[in-house]
Amino acid sequence: MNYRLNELFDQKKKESTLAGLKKLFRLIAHEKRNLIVAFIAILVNAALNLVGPLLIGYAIDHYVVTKLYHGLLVFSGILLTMYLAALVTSYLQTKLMGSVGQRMLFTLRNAIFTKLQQLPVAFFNQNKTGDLISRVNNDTDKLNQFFSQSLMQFIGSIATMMGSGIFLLIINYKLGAATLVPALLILIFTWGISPWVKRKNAASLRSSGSMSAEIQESLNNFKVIIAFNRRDYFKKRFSESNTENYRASIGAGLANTIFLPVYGFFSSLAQLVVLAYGLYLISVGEFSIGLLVSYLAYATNFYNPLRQLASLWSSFQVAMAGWDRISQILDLETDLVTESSPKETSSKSLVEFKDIHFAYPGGKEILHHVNFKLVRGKTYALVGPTGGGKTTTASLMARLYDPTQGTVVLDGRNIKSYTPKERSQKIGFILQEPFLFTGTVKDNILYGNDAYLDYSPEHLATVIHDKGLEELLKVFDDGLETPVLSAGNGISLGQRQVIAFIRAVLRNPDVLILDEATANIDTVTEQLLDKIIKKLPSQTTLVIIAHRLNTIENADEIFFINDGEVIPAGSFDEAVSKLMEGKRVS
Ligand SMILES: Nc1ncnc2c1ncn2[C@@H]1O[C@H](COP(=O)(O)OP(=O)(O)OP(=O)(O)O)[C@@H](O)[C@H]1O
Repeated sequence: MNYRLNELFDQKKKESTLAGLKKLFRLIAHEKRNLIVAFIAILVNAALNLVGPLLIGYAIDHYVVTKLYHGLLVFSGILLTMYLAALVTSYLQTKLMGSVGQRMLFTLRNAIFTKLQQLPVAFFNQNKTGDLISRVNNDTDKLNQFFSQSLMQFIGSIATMMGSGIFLLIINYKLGAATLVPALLILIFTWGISPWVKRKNAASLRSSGSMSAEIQESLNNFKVIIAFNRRDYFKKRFSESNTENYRASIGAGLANTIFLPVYGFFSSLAQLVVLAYGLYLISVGEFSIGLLVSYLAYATNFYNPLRQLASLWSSFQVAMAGWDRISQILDLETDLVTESSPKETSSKSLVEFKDIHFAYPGGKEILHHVNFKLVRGKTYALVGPTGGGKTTTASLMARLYDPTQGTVVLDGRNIKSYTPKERSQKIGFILQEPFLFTGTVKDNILYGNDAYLDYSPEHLATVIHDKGLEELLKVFDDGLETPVLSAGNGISLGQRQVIAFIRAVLRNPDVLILDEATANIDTVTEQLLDKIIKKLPSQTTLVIIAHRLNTIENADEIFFINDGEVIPAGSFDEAVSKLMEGKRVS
């Protein structure tokens, strides 16, 4: 299955903004109450601001022109009360929306992270980590910025505009219609260029995702870069992606600011229309000065929010472009679904490969017609040339991928019928480069071993002692409390493998897969590992992937894996004698 987000984005029919918004609101449906209260607050605020000019116009015509200053004072009092009420409603909506935005950010990041954890290994093979980080961090923040800072302003501006428009038409429909014509032109202009603006913003987010991927790659490989003196190469690559990001950002910046001068021009045009046409109407006796003052205020009230809408509209476009990138992840479905009906199969083996074929997405077939069985309690070794398919075979045993054809049977059931939790309890996989995270050795050992999380230090020490793991901890200066720096960078590869080993052994898996697990460990520690392996429950099946002969001497059965075929070669002695006989087995 193709999981390349950037390709999927190009192929997929673009979703309409409305459909995107509906999906977003479904995700934050629990905020409905807060959104409604904020919405009402902003409408009240707009209404209060709208009545102001009408009252001022009325006061001019009835109290200023007639010099009834007492009434003017009363009117000033009313206006002040209204403006105070407007302040309260504005504060209320800002406070509410600020927290809605933060909670939305939290919900979105959680949703993406949960989705990322459900997606198969193939997804991570096909996408760059830096780009994914950028989606989780930057794109969600763009949405948050819009929601917490702009959404209600957006609604408020629209409400003020519509209210002012209505007042303009009611006070004098001819003058009103003339004033609103420039707004119609603005609307047509905005409608026309919005898709372009959104495209520019999407390109900018995408290029900042690529740049973040570039940074992540060179930070991950900084040792290799320094050792091979490839600084210039990476500098050039970074400079290219930085330039692209710069160009895309300039494009997005231009797209986002193009509204402002255009809106400014049309709003000035509208003021001019009001003044010229209004003065003409006064001269022919169809209009009063007070009304013209109100009118000018309403025209300002109409066009000012419109100008504000220009910048809000671009931040809306940025947010929607970010949301598109987020929903691309949320829409993905893993193809490694758990099948609902666990059909029992006739297999008595612990693991069985039944006519397995496998190809990586978009690649050629790596395994063809593979059939073999692993029984409980035996030790198997997978050997063969580099790139022959050993790790791939082991990955299929742990269901990191599904075969393109055939069935992997685990303990009498199709492996697809196990939930990820059940599967990881049955299978312990020590990868060539074990994954560690910042914390202590203990944190890393307990990762994936939830059963031991509540154990007291003494209780945990007993478990470690019983399993014979105590000696192994001596490779760390401070034992369980030894700090592990980011991604295990502060400790040696051998130590990392020891942690992964302890982590896997503590789980008591039915199948323990060791992929080159002892390649970086000294002979003494390796002998220790051997001793611990021998102490594993007798029913544990071991699958060892190794290049070195001494690590496979004790295997009950050896499989040669080469050119997509898995050939059983019997025990170590049998395999060696076959070799001696000159049989070609690899
Ligand atoms: N994630 C992947 N995507 C595409 N092709 C892959 C991927 N991983 C491995 N391959 C290809 O599959 C083939 C088998 O690789 P695999 O890692 O299983 O070999 P191996 O026998 O374990 O090799 P080694 O001894 O070097 O670890 C190789 O040709 C490799 O290029």
